Amino acid sequence: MDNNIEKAVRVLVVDDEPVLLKALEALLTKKGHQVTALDSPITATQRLAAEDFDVALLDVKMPDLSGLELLTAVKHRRPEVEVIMMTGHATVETALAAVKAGAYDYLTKPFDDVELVARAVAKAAERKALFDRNRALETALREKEGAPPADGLVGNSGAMRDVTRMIDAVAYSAATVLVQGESGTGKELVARALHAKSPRRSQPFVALNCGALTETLLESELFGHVKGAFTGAQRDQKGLFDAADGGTIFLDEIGDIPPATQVRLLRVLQEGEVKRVGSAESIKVDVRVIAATHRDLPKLVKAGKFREDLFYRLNVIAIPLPPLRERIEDVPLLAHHFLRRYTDRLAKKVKTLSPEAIELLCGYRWPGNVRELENAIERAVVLCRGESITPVDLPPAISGRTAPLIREAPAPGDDAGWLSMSYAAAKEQSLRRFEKTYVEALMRACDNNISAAARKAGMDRSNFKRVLRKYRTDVEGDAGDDAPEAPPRASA
Ligand SMILES: Nc1ncnc2c1ncn2[C@@H]1O[C@H](COP(=O)(O)OP(=O)(O)OP(=O)(O)O)[C@@H](O)[C@H]1O
Repeated sequence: MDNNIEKAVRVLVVDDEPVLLKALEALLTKKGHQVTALDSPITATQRLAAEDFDVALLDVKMPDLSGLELLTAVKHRRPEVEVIMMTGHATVETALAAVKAGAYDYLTKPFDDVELVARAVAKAAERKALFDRNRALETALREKEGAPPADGLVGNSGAMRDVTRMIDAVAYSAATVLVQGESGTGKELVARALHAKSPRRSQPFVALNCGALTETLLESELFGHVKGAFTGAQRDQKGLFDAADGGTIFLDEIGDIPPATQVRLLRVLQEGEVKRVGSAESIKVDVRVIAATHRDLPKLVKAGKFREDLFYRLNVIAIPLPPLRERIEDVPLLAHHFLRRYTDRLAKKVKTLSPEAIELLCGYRWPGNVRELENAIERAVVLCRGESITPVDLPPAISGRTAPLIREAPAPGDDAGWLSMSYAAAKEQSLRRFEKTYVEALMRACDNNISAAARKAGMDRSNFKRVLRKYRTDVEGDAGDDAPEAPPRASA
């Protein structure tokens, strides 16, 4: 970060009075700020989706969307933006409502002295700069220490950076979040990160796998029950919504909840109240709901298996988590992260992963996603006898001893096939296809004589063998003649 370069403060001004809007734009531009002046709150929400701002100056009374509604939208999308409300009808109620909804300050119109506005913007900008500086320092410190990010989410792919950005942007709001991704992609980790970065972090985080329980048990777990509500209910019991009061509840496998429970959950989301099973009494709760599923909820809605109204209530903010095969560039980072975790935990002296092992990990399809990678590294750390994890320490499915590696690269004209992959995955697969075709052709031309093929390729014999081993299982691991590979070491 270069502290000598002062960035212009990005100010968003929204007011439907054209004269005042122009005047504020001129004043703030003169102060050196980068000003976006808009007369429509709807346009403002669209701009907020695409652009970063430091300070927003919003009129309270506007057509289409009130300033307070716009304030909520700003905080929802970009909680770090400092908001100043401008009100022509300064009542304590409006001011209080604005501050409660997250405004930093409010000003009363008409302004006797416009410099007052400039000073308020400068103060808000200072606060925002402090926030930015703290965040940058935290990140720099973590990077220097080589530690994973505070939220525990490892990954530097574009997809994971989008996820982290999204978490940062929405953690502060209490809006419901739906995390969608295959099993093992890290949905629970995202939910925990959202909680850890939210103002609720000191309150409980409660998780429940909704797919694992029968309807009666699920309802009783979620909402609690009173004595006699069903057979076996021998006393009153609080539910998880009660237990999570003030905090966050994480509902995993939300697509699996039965229709009756969907109705009850919808009521909790709409009214912020729970009724224990068997009781007519409503209990107020303040709980942020994060739901997750590996299923296609819109499809379930279409099939009439999931309530549309509940889907919209849950899907206020959607965080899609791509499968690991679509962010292969995260594999080495994750592998090293788990290597550190398990060498510490298992007190082993394994220091690193060999380039061959990394290559195999990057070529695998990871149907079980990050969880499968974590298990593979744990197993490899247990099996490893030296300081470096090599292909023999990896499960056969990954080392290629029993199963094919990642799917073939799509054919040249297969646009849909190419576009289903990230740039890194597409590049990786094209390279593999090229390597495979090349070494196979070379081996055919050289009657399977590795030394001759290596010479023809202009490669060192052991390097050539390293490449060849990726595509042939009959090539031995060490220097020697061209005899077939010795049987693999026994694996756990
Ligand atoms: N980006 C990541 N960085 C570090 N660890 C990760 C990451 N993603 C997942 N993990 C780890 O992988 C394992 C599986 O993650 P998690 O339980 O969050 O997945 P999930 O999507 O909720 O799975 P399921 O749908 O099967 O419940 C956990 O041990 C988690 O810590």
